[in-house]
Amino acid sequence: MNEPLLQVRGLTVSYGGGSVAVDQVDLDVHDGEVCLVLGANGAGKTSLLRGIGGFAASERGRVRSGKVLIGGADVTGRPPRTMVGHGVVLVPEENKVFRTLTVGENLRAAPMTGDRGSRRELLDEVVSLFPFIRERMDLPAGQLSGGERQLLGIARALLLKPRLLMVDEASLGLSPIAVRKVFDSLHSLVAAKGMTLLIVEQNVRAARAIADRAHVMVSGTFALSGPAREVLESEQVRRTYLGLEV
Ligand SMILES: Nc1ncnc2c1ncn2[C@@H]1O[C@H](COP(=O)(O)OP(=O)(O)OP(=O)(O)O)[C@@H](O)[C@H]1O
Repeated sequence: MNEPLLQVRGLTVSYGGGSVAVDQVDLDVHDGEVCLVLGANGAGKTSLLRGIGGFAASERGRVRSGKVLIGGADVTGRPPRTMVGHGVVLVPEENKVFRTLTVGENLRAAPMTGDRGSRRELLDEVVSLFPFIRERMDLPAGQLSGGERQLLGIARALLLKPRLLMVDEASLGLSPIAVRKVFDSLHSLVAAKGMTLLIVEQNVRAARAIADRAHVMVSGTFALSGPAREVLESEQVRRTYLGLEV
């Protein structure tokens, strides 16, 4: 098998007082794969994405040890701007969009590269993926539904041309129908663009439709890893996340 697009080795992320949120995690994500990380509140999922994407410092945290490689290049601890240059883009759990700006302004505020023509072309391509955007260009993003805001956040991220798109809790606070819409869109992105996704998600039912590999995080480490179908059918996941008797 080819070298993974993302290789994480022994990654440890800690915050101010020394508390360790991510404890020596190893993770490989291959090109075109959808990798799911699930776990209870406080397990360290967001901190893992922050540690990979260069956002630990902005939360008064730090990558204490370990390595992050993208396409074989060591990018450990690099700031978000550099990570975007390497094709790593994070759609955060909250504040995905600017609520007081219009939908169009949100998209134009994305730090896109390239000349005017290529930026226009990319914007058209992204808008065509999410048809509701075209109809709502002049509406403040705060007036979109929760699901549409999630999709706008994902659309903004696509303008940065990610090789690896990391999405933190896409389903947070959404109704079941909105969750389905968001995950259908992610599914289409994977199919149409061969996108590589690393998603943190508590909604196991939604995520299992698109995940190839899954990791269950407990107290900063991966307690269970493997093909998504096996992990999501495991006793631990069925009992803890789906409330099913096994
Ligand atoms: N900015 C921060 N400063 C200090 N500690 C933090 C910070 N962010 C997270 N932590 C701590 O790190 C640990 C892991 O938190 P993290 O947000 O990564 O977990 P999570 O699995 O994403 O949780 P959730 O599902 O609730 O979002 C927790 O103990 C949390 O209190």
